Amino acid sequence: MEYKIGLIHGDGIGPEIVNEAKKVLDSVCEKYGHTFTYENLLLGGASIDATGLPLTEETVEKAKSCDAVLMGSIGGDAKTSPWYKLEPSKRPEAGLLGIRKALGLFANLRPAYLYNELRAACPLRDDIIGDQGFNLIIVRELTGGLYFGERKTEEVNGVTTAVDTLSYNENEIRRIARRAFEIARKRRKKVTEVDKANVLDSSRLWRKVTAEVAKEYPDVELENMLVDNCAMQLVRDPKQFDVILTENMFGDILSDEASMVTGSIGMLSSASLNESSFGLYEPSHGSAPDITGKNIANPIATILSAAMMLRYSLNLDQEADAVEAAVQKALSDGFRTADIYSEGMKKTSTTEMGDVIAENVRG
Ligand SMILES: NC(=O)c1ccc[n+]([C@@H]2O[C@H](COP(=O)([O-])OP(=O)(O)OC[C@H]3O[C@@H](n4cnc5c(N)ncnc54)[C@H](O)[C@@H]3O)[C@@H](O)[C@H]2O)c1
Ligand SMILES: CC(C)[C@H](C(=O)O)[C@@H](O)C(=O)O
Ligand SMILES: [Mg+2]
Repeated sequence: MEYKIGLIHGDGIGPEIVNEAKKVLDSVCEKYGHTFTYENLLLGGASIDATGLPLTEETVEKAKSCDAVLMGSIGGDAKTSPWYKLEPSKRPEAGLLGIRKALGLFANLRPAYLYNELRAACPLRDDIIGDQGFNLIIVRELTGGLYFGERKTEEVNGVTTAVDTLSYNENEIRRIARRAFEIARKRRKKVTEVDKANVLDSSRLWRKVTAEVAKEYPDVELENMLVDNCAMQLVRDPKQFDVILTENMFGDILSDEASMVTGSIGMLSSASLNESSFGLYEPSHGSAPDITGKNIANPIATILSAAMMLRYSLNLDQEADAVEAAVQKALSDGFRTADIYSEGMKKTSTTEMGDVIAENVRG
């Protein structure tokens, strides 16, 4: 089969990790006889350098013409990069939020799974991890809430005041809640809706709408949890979670936390989906300016994001399984980038890790 895949290399370590994911996708083509054609798309800092804007109409249109888009990461060091001298709406991050909104990518799935091989990299105690490890998925609403509400900075009675607005309507909550329940149905049938309903009106609406949606899924258990408690429970006992359903900002914060309990932020993949099968696939981490250009970044989150793309947008389940198995084999053979390295393992560069995983796919 033939597919057209958009590639956003992005900034910082973005090009390094996307190149490795492309290697793995090429090995999938070889093994399974598919043809992937790639369209390079500009976003973030790279787009600012080329066009003056973090996101152009051209990128949005090209992305829409693809079956799916795979992205590295965007952004730079806010203290040193000239991009951060621009007004906020012209900075790299505005491009990322813009493309999420323009493509209607409201459902962000961020799975956090502890590989048995990475127990030594997991900062939690053995008795917390237990025999089974843990396997959860965060379903984060991605096109609403604080990220997209009205914001302004103004002088109020001579005092500089900044306002960000947190707003959700019931339809936005209902569609993401349904996604979470559908996913839970195929897993361990439990949804934990996370909010701050003891303070926020928007959270009280999340609870109400989620309870209504739960009635459509009587086989799935619904639990509500306050976000501060959830942050604590993720390190106290991550095994209790199956699907965590939450709004945009809480999901951003909790997914970084969840990634670290799997050993490293370099392991956490993500899919941002719209109503149809189209998606933008990206690791949950950023552009890591501190390690850019050193060939030490972990490409696994991006490679696992490519596997999610094969599964969710291209409907290639067998190929997605093969990529996930290839990652698993690289880990069980002892290959480790610096962020997940422990004594006795083989210290592996970014490019070596891509080579090993691509070779494993070829079999
Ligand atoms: N989706 C995205 O494109 C995205 C996500 C988060 C942050 N950002 C942007 O990235 C820039 C840097 O942000 P930050 O430093 O807060 O977060 P970050 O995720 O880039 O880095 C945090 C820490 O994790 C490490 N790290 C991240 N990815 C890694 C990988 N694959 N392998 C090994 N180590 C890795 C980094 O070296 C750093 O020490 C900012 O401009 C931010 O806006 C972009
Ligand atoms: C770069 C930033 C705007 C982005 C977000 O907050 O959504 C990132 O942290 C993420 O998690 O994808
Ligand atoms: Mg984040």
